[in-house]
Amino acid sequence: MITMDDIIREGNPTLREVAKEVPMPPTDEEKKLGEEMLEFLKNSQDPVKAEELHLRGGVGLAAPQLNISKRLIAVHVPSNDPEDETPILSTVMFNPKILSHSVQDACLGEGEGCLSVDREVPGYVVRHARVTVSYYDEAGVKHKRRLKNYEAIVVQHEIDHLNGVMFYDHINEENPFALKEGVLVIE
Ligand SMILES: O=C(O)C[C@@H](Cc1ccccc1)[C@H](O)SCc1ccccc1
Ligand code: NI
Repeated sequence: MITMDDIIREGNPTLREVAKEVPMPPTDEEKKLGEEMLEFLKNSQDPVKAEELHLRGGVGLAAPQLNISKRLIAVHVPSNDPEDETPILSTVMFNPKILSHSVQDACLGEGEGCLSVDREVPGYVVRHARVTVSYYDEAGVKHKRRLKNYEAIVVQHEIDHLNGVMFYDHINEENPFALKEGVLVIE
């Protein structure tokens, strides 16, 4: 089972590498890794398990954060409605790729954090407001999916990890809260 001890922190060179494509179909070991990454996210969002296992809440995780330089991410984005058990997006993505994106940009009003960054880095992380991504599932079947709002931000954050990009690389150094006109602020 994955815990915080398995997650590498900024300064580890793996976080700055471009991760390698996973040959399709994934091996049993790669499939198991994906399942464990998704389980980590679900555990991290369960108050009892998160406390018991000392987990930071996470909605996404990329294999390089486990010191595994492979193009594999897991995302588990719960519904905004606390009554609704069905997550907005819960899946493992092998070789995810942004096929196209909106002209409009977006950012989270609260900024971003990262399980591999043990510090606050204030500022707007400007990303694409909407993206169309392709990815392979654990059976090696190719999918194409349009994403918007928070889930689009999460997937872009995770794909950045596959390319050695950290969220604060996107923050304007001169004015961390500078925003161009038309950028959608997601609260
Ligand atoms: O480090 C990671 O990749 C996991 C991040 C992903 C993420 C951060 C900010 C914005 C979008 C995605 C963690 O989920 S950060 C902790 C967190 C937990 C719940 C909600 C938002 C952020
Ligand atoms: Ni991160």
